[in-house]
Amino acid sequence: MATILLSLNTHALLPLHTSTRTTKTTLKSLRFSHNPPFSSPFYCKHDTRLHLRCQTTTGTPSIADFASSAGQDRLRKVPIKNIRNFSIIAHIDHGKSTLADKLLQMTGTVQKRDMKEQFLDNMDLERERGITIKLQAARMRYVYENEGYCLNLIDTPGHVDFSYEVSRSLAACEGALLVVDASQGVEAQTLANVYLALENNLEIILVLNKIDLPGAEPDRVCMEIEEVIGLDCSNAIHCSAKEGIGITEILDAIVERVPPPHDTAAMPLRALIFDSYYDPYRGVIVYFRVIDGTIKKGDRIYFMASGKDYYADEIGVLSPNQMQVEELYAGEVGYISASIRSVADARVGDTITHYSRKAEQSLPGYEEATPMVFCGLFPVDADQFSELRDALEKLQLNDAALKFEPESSSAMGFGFRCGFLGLLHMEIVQERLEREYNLSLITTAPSVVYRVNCVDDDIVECSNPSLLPEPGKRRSIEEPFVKIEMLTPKDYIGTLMELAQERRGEFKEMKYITEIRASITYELPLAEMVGDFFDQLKSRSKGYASMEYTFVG
Ligand SMILES: Nc1nc2c(ncn2[C@@H]2O[C@H](COP(=O)(O)OP(=O)(O)OP(=O)(O)O)[C@@H](O)[C@H]2O)c(=O)[nH]1
Repeated sequence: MATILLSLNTHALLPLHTSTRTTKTTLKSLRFSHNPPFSSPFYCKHDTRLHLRCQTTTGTPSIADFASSAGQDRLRKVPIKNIRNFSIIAHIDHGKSTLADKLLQMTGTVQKRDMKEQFLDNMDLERERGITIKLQAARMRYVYENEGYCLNLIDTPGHVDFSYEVSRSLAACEGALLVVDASQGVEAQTLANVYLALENNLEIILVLNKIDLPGAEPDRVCMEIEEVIGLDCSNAIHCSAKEGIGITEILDAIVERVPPPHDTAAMPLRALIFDSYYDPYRGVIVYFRVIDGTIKKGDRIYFMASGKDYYADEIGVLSPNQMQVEELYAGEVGYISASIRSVADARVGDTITHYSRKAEQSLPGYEEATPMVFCGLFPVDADQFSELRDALEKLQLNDAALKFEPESSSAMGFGFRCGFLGLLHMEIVQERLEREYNLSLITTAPSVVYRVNCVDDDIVECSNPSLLPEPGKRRSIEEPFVKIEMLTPKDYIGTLMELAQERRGEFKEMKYITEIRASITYELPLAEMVGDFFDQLKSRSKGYASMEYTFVG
């Protein structure tokens, strides 16, 4: 048995073309597991170079072995100039999760074997719908030109209902990978996410994914991106997340092009919360990025928006399992557990500071969640009313955006009127109630909040028609509007304009983004959107159109 000593530059050794079965990921699912950190008996560290002592019984060690050993070094501190915080933004199904999987595998952060285990365990709902609902984070170790780098991937949900979370997670980064499907091109959410990234001054690295598909047209898609977004595509990376093509180029580009965070460790602590969830045993677990200062285990911390204070029982990094550390510095990303009782105390966008040395100003961008869509939820079996209330209370611990109040109806008995961020949020809550809490529910048609201006100058916000003030007392009623942008092949322009017009839409703008694709903008009442608008858009365009909406008020 021979023992050899190797100096490893991971990036030089990783394969350019690895074919593996792609698991729909688990960056998102991994949060729920708390496996102990990996340990490797054959592994020692020196400076920022990695040295592997490999015991070879059957010949040379495999490339996967090298990658995974490098990944195990990820708890090591690196100087701030070697930290990169980045995010992946993409339209739904363009391959964000598959790419995240590959980055984790290639950097040895998660082994293929572990990925499959996690894959089997978790979050049915996300996998069935193929969407990312909650965002996650993962710390990776990457060795580039003999220096160790710490790459923090902050994953974002792709759907507009969660665009506030997307914007907060982007605020925690310096760069973003913009993943565009090379066979489909720019879609509505690509645009919306790019604008959010540009607002946050992020360095954008363009990744043209799925180049393995026969229908891939990277050159045409590049032209489209240059025309529509105005991004320079000369250094776009061609990639197939599924086949493992272009992954090392992406990792190199992150190191070369994403700027490191500023060194502000000496300032009073300010950390931005970009996600939080409720753990029944440990209370709320908060994911944050330290913007200024440092945070240590045992510190008394203060949440600037909610005004609550707690002791940090445990701090650590996400890699992507939780791994405890003693201290985190400006530029780093991690989690805190502080026996916090409700997610509402530590909401996404809030700023964490020290109780005894408070920062003067909180970080910008905090918003209270305002529900936009409402519906009534009633148990089929009236005896399940209290179970429904318990279930809603439990879900609310984990989801501060969910609002509910008791309601009764002569036809359906006792239930709750619930408020959601949008339609997808509503469907997710309904499904979770039915699956996780075994409830059979009757759901009323979704509605929106109307603002009633009364003759006595009172303003009443009303989501329930039965609470509308009497006609004599009302001066006017206002309803919420959304701006929708539809991207469609030109053959369907007519039918989609008809659809928007039927739904009281007001035409705003139409432009051709390429010769064959156009973008159409309308403003229409949210009440018209909450029905089957999206289904109609898909069926009338044979599935080719995509859309994005923003609230205009
Ligand atoms: N042929 C091919 N298929 C890919 C590639 N990357 C992803 N896919 C497939 O595209 C589909 C969508 O990929 P996902 O990674 O789930 O997409 P996503 O962007 O994460 O979707 P959301 O979670 O909804 O945001 C899956 O069926 C993948 O297997 C690729 O490079 N080539």
